[in-house]
Amino acid sequence: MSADLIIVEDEDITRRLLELKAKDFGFRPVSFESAEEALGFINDEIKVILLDLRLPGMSGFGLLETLGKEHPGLPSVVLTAANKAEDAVKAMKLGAFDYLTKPFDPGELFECLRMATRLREVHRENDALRESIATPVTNDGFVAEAEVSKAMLGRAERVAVLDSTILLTGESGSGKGALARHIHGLSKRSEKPFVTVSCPALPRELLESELFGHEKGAFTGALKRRIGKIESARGGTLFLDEIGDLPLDLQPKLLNVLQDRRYQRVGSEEWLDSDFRLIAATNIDFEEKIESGEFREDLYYRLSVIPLELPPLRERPADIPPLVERSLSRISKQRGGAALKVESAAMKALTNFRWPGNVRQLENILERSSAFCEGQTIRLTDLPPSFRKQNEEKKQSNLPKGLAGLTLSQIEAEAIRQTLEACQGNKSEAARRLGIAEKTIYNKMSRHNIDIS
Ligand SMILES: Nc1ncnc2c1ncn2[C@@H]1O[C@H](COP(=O)(O)OP(=O)(O)OP(=O)(O)O)[C@@H](O)[C@H]1O
Repeated sequence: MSADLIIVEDEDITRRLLELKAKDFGFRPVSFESAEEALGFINDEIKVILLDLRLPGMSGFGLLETLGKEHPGLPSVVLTAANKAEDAVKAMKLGAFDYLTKPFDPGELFECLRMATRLREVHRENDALRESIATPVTNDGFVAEAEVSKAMLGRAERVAVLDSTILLTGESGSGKGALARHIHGLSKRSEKPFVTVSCPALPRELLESELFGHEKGAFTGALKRRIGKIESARGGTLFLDEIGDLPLDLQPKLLNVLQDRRYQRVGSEEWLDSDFRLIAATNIDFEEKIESGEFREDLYYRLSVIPLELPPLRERPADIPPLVERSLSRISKQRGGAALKVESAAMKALTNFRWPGNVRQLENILERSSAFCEGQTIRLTDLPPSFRKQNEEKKQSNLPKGLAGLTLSQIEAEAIRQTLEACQGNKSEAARRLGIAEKTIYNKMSRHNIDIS
């Protein structure tokens, strides 16, 4: 069984006595004569260090200093022969949990070590909580008014209580993150952390250590051990956003954790157990990535145990009024002002809009418009000009009669513009939907002077 207490004491008899007593009090001790040896032994199982101040080589003070820098969450208790006030003050300043003097009372000493151990657990819980605060869990209602949203939410709520992996798909800003938090909030893991990792946000090496953690010295710049998000998510939910961007060589590592529930920190041989529910999200088409060899098919099947698709906002206009209401009430709360409203013409325009950026875009527009509107009511004229223009264009293009009088070239240009918008500027996807070659869309864009940047 691995040790959980390190004793650093150069006096043979005291060291052996401490070891015996530690076992009596339920600890699993390992002891060393020097600070250097103890430092070399520290691993994740160690919960507390008991040290003498007078040691050969590095002193107890040196050890405390190094622990503070390299293992900040690991508590230490000083046990020394000299009862000197200035030593006690110095040790505490260097981060010692307590300072006791010899001869020691075993009951008092080991109670103190137990309290220090509890401190380490609190540190870890704090780290995990900090992670979950960085991505707050909002259980104040996931809006689903449209029939298609209600059906999707119904499925999500049914599977929330199971522990299965969920794959959320949908355009950017359509609410994958919000839904993941909602599912977490309804799961049996809701009291534990909800931890998000955005796969494209970090370069490969950093992403690996972000997920799995690393040992000190695992790579240049790894100055101390770092706990990964898998560990921070212990007991809770890990939300992997934009999973399609997970680098190919990290995919087997993730697959391993999902299969065996075990993983290794970067630079460590030790296997650690994991305990998290995975929710992954993507706005790309996996088929293409699998076909091109950029995404492993076996990992895809592991991820999509329960697939849930979020429809784009333009396909569920009934969601728009309640989403507007929810956003405005958040904004007025943040600003500490009176309630904000939207006049009916503006609400109609918002409901008719195509929303290429989905709910995120809706929230941004409301934030901006409410900052400039007069009084507490957002009017049509408060919405951005580009938004109003597109809204009119949409109205026109929706009317079959509106096409009369347009040249074929204008209709073609409009079709390309709208398709590009629907595909968020992705030209190969737009070409696919229009049924033309990718090269052709570039030619046509240049001919019609279409600039979507
Ligand atoms: N159904 C909903 N109810 C309430 N709020 C929502 C809903 N859908 C989205 N939102 C809000 O819209 C914003 C964007 O949503 P979110 O970040 O979840 O989108 P996403 O699909 O994860 O985007 P991306 O793919 O870019 O990561 C967030 O502020 C989120 O809270």
